Amino acid sequence: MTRTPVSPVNVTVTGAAGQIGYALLFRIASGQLLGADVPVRLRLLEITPALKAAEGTAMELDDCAFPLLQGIDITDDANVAFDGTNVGLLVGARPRTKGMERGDLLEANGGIFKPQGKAINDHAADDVKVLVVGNPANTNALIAQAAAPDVPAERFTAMTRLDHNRALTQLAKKTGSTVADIKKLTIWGNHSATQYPDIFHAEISGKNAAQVVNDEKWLADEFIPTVAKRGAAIIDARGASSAASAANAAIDHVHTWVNGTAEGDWASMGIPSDGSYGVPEGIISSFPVTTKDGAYEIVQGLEINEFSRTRIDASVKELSDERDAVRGLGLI
Ligand SMILES: NC(=O)c1ccc[n+]([C@@H]2O[C@H](COP(=O)([O-])OP(=O)(O)OC[C@H]3O[C@@H](n4cnc5c(N)ncnc54)[C@H](O)[C@@H]3O)[C@@H](O)[C@H]2O)c1
Ligand SMILES: O=C(O)C[C@H](O)C(=O)O
Repeated sequence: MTRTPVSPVNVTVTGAAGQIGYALLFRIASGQLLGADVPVRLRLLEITPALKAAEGTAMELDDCAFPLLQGIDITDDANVAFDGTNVGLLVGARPRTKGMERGDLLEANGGIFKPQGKAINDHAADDVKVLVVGNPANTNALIAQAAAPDVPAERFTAMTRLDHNRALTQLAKKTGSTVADIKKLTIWGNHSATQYPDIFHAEISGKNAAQVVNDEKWLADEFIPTVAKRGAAIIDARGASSAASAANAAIDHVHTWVNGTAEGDWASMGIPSDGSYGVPEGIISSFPVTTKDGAYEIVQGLEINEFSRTRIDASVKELSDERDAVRGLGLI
């Protein structure tokens, strides 16, 4: 039997020569992002001085002889990188350096994400899906989305899946369960130290996780800070920010978005708020979502207790402040 050739999916990765890029590209090319039967074409976007390093990574990708990899383009031009893109992974960002104020950081990233949003608007495929990984991820996603008025806003998402995965493991360790036993955990808010990992609706082997834990002090003083400050703890231990786990979370995020959540479970994604759960419309905040046929929906009807409300509101306030700051800078 002859199989009908499937046309390749164009996947653009920005910051391709960076740490996360190195941990991500091989997994995309091997089929872990979209599926073992989906051919991909990679577009690597880098700044001019890093093009040579990106070429080195591309040589290694060639040397893996991945059957699904149908081509690699390397460029420093966002208009070329996003031409016909179906999936955009926006990883490259301006890191915060010594003496830099938050406003400076937002402005520097605006200089990256605004033109990339415009390039997506002008050149990407109609079905484009965008995941922003580069920090501050939620507000960078907002900047890119605002620069792409012709693309449906919901196609711009920010990564909180790493936080979700971190929370799964911390909860599994505390309760002597495995991550596979845990369902319906939620990260709310910003990918920052204000994020709120919520176990009140989570289930461990079908039992309510908060009841299994039954220890609000652990929740407030250990679980939440451990998850929320894990990024800083990794930087402290490794001398560099998380890379393999971040790449893994990016793979999980897009795989879930494209292929659907399992029955009886949900995932956490940073998405433009529709006003659900009192989160102001338009900011890109993390919610519990189910996905099906390439689209996501916010899980509705969850009862939010006082403990959760205070924490969700604090993280959402930070996001509203970031939105106001980038608005003030004329970035959205
Ligand atoms: N959302 C999350 O959960 C999460 C987790 C870990 C890291 N991050 C963030 O991901 C980002 C990347 O991390 P990394 O460890 O790969 O950093 P890195 O410094 O190793 O790599 C970043 C790459 O981006 C490139 N770059 C910079 N500006 C660019 C532009 N305008 N266009 C294209 N490429 C550009 C740089 O040349 C560099 O190669 C950082 O902002 C980091 O804070 C987010
Ligand atoms: O790069 C960082 O600042 C940390 C990163 O966002 C992480 O959560 O590991």
